[in-house]
Amino acid sequence: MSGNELRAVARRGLMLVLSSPSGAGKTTISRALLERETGISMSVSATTRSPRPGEIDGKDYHFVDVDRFHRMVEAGEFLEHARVFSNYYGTPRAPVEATLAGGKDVLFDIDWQGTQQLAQNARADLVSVFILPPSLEELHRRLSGRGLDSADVVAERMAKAGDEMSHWPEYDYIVVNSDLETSIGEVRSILAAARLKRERQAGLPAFVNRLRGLDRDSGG
Ligand SMILES: Nc1ncnc2c1ncn2[C@@H]1O[C@H](COP(=O)(O)OP(=O)(O)OP(=O)(O)O)[C@@H](O)[C@H]1O
Ligand SMILES: Nc1nc2c(ncn2[C@@H]2O[C@H](COP(=O)(O)O)[C@@H](O)[C@H]2O)c(=O)[nH]1
Repeated sequence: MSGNELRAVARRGLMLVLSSPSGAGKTTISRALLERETGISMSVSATTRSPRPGEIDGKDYHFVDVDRFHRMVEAGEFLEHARVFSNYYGTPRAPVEATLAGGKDVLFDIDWQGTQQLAQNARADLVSVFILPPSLEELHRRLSGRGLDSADVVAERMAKAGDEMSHWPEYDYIVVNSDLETSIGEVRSILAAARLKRERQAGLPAFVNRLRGLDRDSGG
C-alpha cells in the first residue's frame, strides 16, 4: 500500500471553516480552494435569505422559507444554525457526516455562531480560519463593488463588521486578505498541514507497525 493509499483509506475527514465579516472574501477564497484542491467539498447551507442574482438553488444555498427552516431545526436536520443579518442559515447534517465518514474534507462558509456550535460538538474535526479585510475602507469597497446588495444591505453589513471581527481570537488561524493569491495560498497551506496532523491519520499505528516489521499479517 502506498503512502497516498494509506491516507485515502485511513484518514477521517476534517471540517475547514472560513468566517469573516461579510465581504472580506470567504466565498472567493472558497471557490479557488475547491478548484485547486481535491478531496474537499463545500457544505451547502440552507437559508431563508432571497437568492442574489446568479445564485443557484442547491449549489450556492438551499433556499427555503422560514416555516421549512423551522421544521428542519425541529427535525434535528442541522449540524448548526444561526440567525445572521435578519435571515436564518443552517448547515444540513447528513451530507457533512457522510463526507467526513468517507475520509473526505468539508469546507464551510459560516459565521462565528455556527463555528462555536461546531467547536462544541466536534472540536477534534474542526480547523477554523478567520479572514480579516486589510482595512474598513477596502471592506466597504468590496461590499459595494460586488454589486449584489442594495446600499441598505451594505450599510447593515458594515455596521455589523466590528462585532463579527471581535470573534477573531476564537479561531485557529487568521488570514488578512489583502492579496487574493497570497490568501488562497495561505488557506491551502493551513489545509495541507491540518491533513497531516498525527491525530487525523487513523491508519498510522498499523502503518508504522508494518514499517517496523511488527505486524506482517495486517495487509499492505
Ligand atoms: N483579496 C481581494 N482583493 C480584492 N477584491 C477581493 C479580494 N477578495 C475578495 N474580493 C472581492 O470582494 C468581494 C466580496 O468577496 P466575497 O463575496 O468572497 O466575500 P464574502 O466574505 O464571501 O462575503 P459574504 O459573507 O457576504 O458572502 C467580491 O467582489 C470579491 O471579488
Ligand atoms: N452559522 C451559519 N452562518 C452561515 C451559514 N451559511 C452562511 N452563513 C454566514 O452568513 C453570512 C451571510 O452570508 P451571505 O451569503 O448572505 O452573504 C456570512 O457570514 C456567512 O458566512 C450557515 O449555514 N450557518
